[in-house]
Amino acid sequence: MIKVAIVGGTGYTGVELLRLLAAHPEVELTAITSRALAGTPVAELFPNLRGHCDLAFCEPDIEQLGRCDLVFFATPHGVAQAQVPDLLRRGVRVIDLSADFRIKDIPTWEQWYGQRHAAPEMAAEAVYGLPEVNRAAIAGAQLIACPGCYPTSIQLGWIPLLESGLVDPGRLVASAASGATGAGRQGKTELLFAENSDNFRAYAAGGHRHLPEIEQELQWVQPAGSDPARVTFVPHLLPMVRGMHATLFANLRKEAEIEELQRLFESRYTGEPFVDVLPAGSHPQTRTVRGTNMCRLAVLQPGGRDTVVVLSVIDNLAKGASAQAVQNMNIMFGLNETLALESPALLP
Ligand SMILES: NC(=O)C1=CN([C@@H]2O[C@H](COP(=O)(O)OP(=O)(O)OC[C@H]3O[C@@H](n4cnc5c(N)ncnc54)[C@H](OP(=O)(O)O)[C@@H]3O)[C@@H](O)[C@H]2O)C=CC1
Ligand SMILES: CC(=O)N[C@@H](CCC(=O)OP(=O)(O)O)C(=O)O
Repeated sequence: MIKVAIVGGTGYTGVELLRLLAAHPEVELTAITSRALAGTPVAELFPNLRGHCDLAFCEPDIEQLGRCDLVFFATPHGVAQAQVPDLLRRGVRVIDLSADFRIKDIPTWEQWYGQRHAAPEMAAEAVYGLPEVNRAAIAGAQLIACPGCYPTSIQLGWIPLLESGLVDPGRLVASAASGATGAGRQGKTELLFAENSDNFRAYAAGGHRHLPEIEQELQWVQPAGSDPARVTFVPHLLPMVRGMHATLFANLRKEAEIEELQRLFESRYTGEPFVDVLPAGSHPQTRTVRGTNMCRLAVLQPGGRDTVVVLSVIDNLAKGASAQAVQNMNIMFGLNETLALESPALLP
């Protein structure tokens, strides 16, 4: 059994991790931390876990964490970077759901996250946990930087087009929308039911911190010598709990038929357990991936043969965070990659 701890067990990604790990046949949960609720039974805060988790929240304690095989950080940006070096020295492997180790260029990270980085040397060591690109490196990694939710949905939609060099990388446009759990389990006026329900709006259109992550990772998959991927990204807040929908626009370098583009996507993702390429022209729905690690994609050509639109849906808390973290864990520990992630979405 893999001895696992979660730092930050009271947030939305924390409780989603708990739901998945409590049902994982190879995992023994040993510690779930919360400074505010230390001593409170986990099932008291999250009654869906009654009968599945009999631990109480505890204070983060480096000695206790250091006795685990794996620690997940489901904490705000800036927390993991202060503790990860010590854990790695103790031989503990770490999967960080925050953005602390995603950006390789530290000045860029500090500019977008507005704080000094406490462990810049670790960012170079961390493996970006997108299995569809980095599976082999993930298997041997000590430290995983789990991708953000928008970056996951956007990268999976554009990777086949950028790898093959078919699109103009300098003029990519992403319009994406997230359920309100994407903002975490915290009291913010704009997340109140009365503000967010029956409403739809963009936010951070002047610059969202996921932009440098998206561009960095897209540039990795481009053929050598390409102009770097440049993205216009506008996020939106959806009046729903979970789910993310990205509409991705690109211009083709030369005209192509939709059948050719469809074949490209199908062949790129053949064998990928968590990417489902729908028939060309489909309209993927967020509810078909709710609570699952699946990304469903569709390729369309509404603007003529020199353009392409990709629609990409994920669950922001699942493939966008906690389920993708479990997928990474399965790969790191040599388990079946789909273990504890097989259930289909709940419909209706
Ligand atoms: N929500 C989403 O859809 C996604 C979130 N993420 C990222 O995952 C991380 C967690 O997100 P989310 O679950 O939404 O966050 P929340 O804000 O809902 O929860 C944060 C958790 O971290 C704990 N925590 C806060 N500060 C510290 C600290 N200094 N030391 C130890 N524990 C701390 C809190 O417990 P306590 O204060 O009691 O210790 C709480 O359990 C964030 O970095 C977020 O950006 C990534 C992808 C998607
Ligand atoms: C709806 C909403 O507010 N979403 C969050 C994204 C959450 C997320 O993915 O967090 P990371 O920064 O760890 O990737 C936002 O836009 O800030």
